[in-house]
Amino acid sequence: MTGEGLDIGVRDFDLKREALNYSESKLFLLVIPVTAAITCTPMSSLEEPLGLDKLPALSNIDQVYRFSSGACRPVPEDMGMGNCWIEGRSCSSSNSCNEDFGEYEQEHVTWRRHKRNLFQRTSSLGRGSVVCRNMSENDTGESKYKFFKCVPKHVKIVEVGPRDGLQNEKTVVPTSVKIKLIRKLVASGLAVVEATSFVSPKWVPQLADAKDVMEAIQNLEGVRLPVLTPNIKGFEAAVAAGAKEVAVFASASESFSKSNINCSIEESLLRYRAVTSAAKKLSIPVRGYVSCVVGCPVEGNISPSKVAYVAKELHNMGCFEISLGDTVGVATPGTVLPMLEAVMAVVPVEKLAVHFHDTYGQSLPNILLSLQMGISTVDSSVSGLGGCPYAKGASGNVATEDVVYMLNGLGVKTNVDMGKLLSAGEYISLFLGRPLGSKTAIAISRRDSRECC
Ligand SMILES: CC(C)(COP(=O)([O-])OP(=O)([O-])OC[C@H]1O[C@@H](n2cnc3c(N)ncnc32)[C@H](O)[C@@H]1OP(=O)([O-])[O-])[C@@H](O)C(=O)NCCC(=O)NCCSC(=O)C[C@@](C)(O)CC(=O)[O-]
Repeated sequence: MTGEGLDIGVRDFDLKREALNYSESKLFLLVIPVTAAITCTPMSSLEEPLGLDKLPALSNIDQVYRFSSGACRPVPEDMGMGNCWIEGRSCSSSNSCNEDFGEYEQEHVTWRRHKRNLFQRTSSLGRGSVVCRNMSENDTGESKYKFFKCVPKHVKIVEVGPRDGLQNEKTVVPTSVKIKLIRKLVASGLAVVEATSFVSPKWVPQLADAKDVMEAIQNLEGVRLPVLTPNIKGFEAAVAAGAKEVAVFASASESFSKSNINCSIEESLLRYRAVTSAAKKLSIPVRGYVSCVVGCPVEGNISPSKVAYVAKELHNMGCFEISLGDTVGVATPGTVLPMLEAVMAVVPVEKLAVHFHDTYGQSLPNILLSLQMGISTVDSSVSGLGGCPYAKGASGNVATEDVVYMLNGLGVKTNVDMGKLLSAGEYISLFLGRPLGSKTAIAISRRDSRECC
């Protein structure tokens, strides 16, 4: 049982009081009846997704797929991933694949020779041949999960809800609510919580209280609280307010760069060189974002080489991590793959993070693919809050609760307490007058209300 489940009375009261203040300031509020459901269940049971240990035996899965007409065909040049598993990358460059995978020897074979054995073949990145893993008939129980062996054992989640989420709200969320949300997220065990942005308040009035937010969370320990800085002015203001880590944000789309930060890609890189060099003098780590890594609301498809170029520039100027943002949420595994390949050719995979918006519901498969390619840092937003005010059509980020649920199911460590995370999501959703924004929270609250009442 987590502490959050026990203090619901106080939590509920605080929330209602804040909601009242909020509505008094002429902002609408719609109370949703989810709290009771979450209160009456021991939180420990919330962290039990169907995990690898509970999957059906390999032989059963194989049988199921024998009836699937679409299962694992050879992949022509232009087909993307189809239904086949992606192999294609040597694990040697991955921070997550440094174990001894001697038994993974692969051999190239023609497709027809093993037509019906799904688990012995993988796509070779759409180049027309198929790469098969050389698995024997007598593989042990452990070996049937070889697909997941390139998935990192530990994934760092960068929670972006307080920044990416709240920057996109139509109304300005009060500073006290932002601070409480950040505290709740930190209490859930998230190691990195992007707190706010030191951008122009004319451009993003929702985060005009960045200084107050930063000052109020100074005492939080054991967590990194980066903030966005679009230029040296923002950087200096962030440092003065106590920020110990910052992020700069460039774009792979010229049009989006112009609409988001009012300058070209090259001009933005020039600004960010000034930020990274000032940060270096103060030993402040700088994260770099690349937006529109697959598509742009104005330009449409973005070529992987453009993304690779911007990522490399950010890396070269000293960004310790590059987060690749699918700003409008149009990516699928088929488009993420070539983009990641291009970027991984110029930036070490351990320096990369992925940042998906969930417009088409593709975030989780995109994340799974990214993990398999060796990426071990994932951005997400509590309750799926988010979107960029300058990216028309973008929806919220992938919900942190859903990412944690998937990672738990894969046996990947996150150190996040699901109960406390759900409580943070419930808190902000209730405040904003929204239904819960993660599938996981909805499923759990429905299940619990069935069990409780
Ligand atoms: C970049 C600027 C500032 C250029 O804005 P500008 O208007 O071109 O700037 P300027 O240099 O001409 O200055 C205009 C005014 O802004 C002030 N100013 C200038 N800089 C700052 C600052 N840092 N903080 C506070 N004030 C600032 C400056 O002092 C001046 O004030 P005035 O003299 O008129 O009173 C503006 O376009 C801006 O703030 N854009 C931010 C847009 C934004 O925050 N977008 C959302 C974040 S990106 C995102 O969400 C994507 C991401 C990261 O999540 C990943 C993904 O999903 O892809």
